[in-house]
Amino acid sequence: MSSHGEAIPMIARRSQGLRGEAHVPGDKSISHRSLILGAMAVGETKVTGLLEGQDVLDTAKAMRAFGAEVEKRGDTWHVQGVGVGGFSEPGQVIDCGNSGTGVRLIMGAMATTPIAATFTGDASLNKRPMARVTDPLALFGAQAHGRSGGRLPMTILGARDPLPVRYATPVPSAQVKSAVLLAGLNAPGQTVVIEREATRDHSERMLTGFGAEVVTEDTPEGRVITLTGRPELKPQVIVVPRDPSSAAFPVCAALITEGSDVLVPNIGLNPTRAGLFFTLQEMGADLTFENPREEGGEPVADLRARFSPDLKGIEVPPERAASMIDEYPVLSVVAAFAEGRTHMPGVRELRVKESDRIDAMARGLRANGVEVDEGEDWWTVTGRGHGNVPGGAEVQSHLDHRIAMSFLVMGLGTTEPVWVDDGGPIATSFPVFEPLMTGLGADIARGA
Ligand SMILES: O=C(O)C1=C[C@@H](OP(=O)(O)O)[C@@H](O)[C@H](O)C1
Ligand SMILES: C=C(OP(=O)(O)O)C(=O)O
Repeated sequence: MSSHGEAIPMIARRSQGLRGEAHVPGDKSISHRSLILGAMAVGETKVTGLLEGQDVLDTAKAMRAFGAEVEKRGDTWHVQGVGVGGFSEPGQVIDCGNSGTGVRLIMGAMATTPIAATFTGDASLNKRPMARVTDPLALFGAQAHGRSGGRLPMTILGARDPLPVRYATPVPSAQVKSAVLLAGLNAPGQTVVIEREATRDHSERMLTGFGAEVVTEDTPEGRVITLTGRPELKPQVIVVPRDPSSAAFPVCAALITEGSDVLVPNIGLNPTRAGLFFTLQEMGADLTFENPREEGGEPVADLRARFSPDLKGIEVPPERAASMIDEYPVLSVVAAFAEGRTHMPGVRELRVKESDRIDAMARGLRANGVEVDEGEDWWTVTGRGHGNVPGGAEVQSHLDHRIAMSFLVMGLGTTEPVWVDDGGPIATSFPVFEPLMTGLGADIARGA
């Protein structure tokens, strides 16, 4: 079942010659942050290119519940912010749907204001760990009361007299880092986050853009980020770049589909997000970055991906994991079409996403004739080479958009079709996936 209705069974059949331009939607991480920081600024922030996926729409709804005005007029989203510390207590439960980013960042943003808020989500989100966020929020003085194991539904009581915090994140997570920085906004003095491995840095960049003082230093203990609390955030005009994590699907589809040549324009290539594309190039993908430039403080280029019949399995460096964490499911599909083994170590975090992504992909790949070995924090896909991947099985998407889209990409290159039990979750991050892919020539359809 989808989070918001009946299951949508889908099928992908072997396709040839994907061609054209793929205009993927706005970046999900930057979209959430535009709404949250806009709600914490004084005055009106204007956002174009916002991702209108369900995850982000749920964050927009949550910001309204905390007192900000959020509305779309024409192509522009207008956010009338209430200032740092200005959130009011919501009169309803905050339902973040399927979104880990939404719930964790909003918990951080409200945790240093003396209000209470109760958070919930769908069956996937309510299984995901929240202690990773509520532990550091407790150091500010916030209290969390949730289900056992630190699960949603959960009520957060914001700190009345917040203290600034110095916190080393125990897991590589931009959501944890961002929750601490957002909480630090309404604490006096300096809040410091230390991360051993650098994760996506959109919060740091955007906080600076909104006028907060954020200093990042790379030290032997890791990346140290220092935020000075109690700034007045200035409203911004934001043009959201297109999402590299969504671009991954048409790019990977082109690589494994004979005769393809696809251009994916205007993709954000922040180095903390672009790991997949370098990995694909190392595998021998015909993938080029055209017209590289900078837009809104983020590096951007047009990606051109062409059918690549001679892909090779590789060792993916574990230190690259954070910069491509959401792309491992679709990378494992490309690995199935490569010659040799692709080993992916250092990816324990994949087990606590919308689904256990190693388990979900391993089951579906095996059912479709591909050998997969796995341990707690690694997995290996033994590629069969182009033209030799059987397919022919139905897979479960487990309320996980990236699992659904990855297997629909797989079916474009397999001998037999691949069926997905529920494509409904795709709408959380990539609502136009189906028309965009069919517009390129992919044989993807609804129905069992
Ligand atoms: O901060 C963000 O916007 C995100 C961080 C990542 O999660 P983690 O912080 O849990 O790694 C990523 O998987 C998610 O899609 C978006
Ligand atoms: C992990 C993801 O999202 P979130 O954590 O926001 O649910 C994702 O989009 O792949």
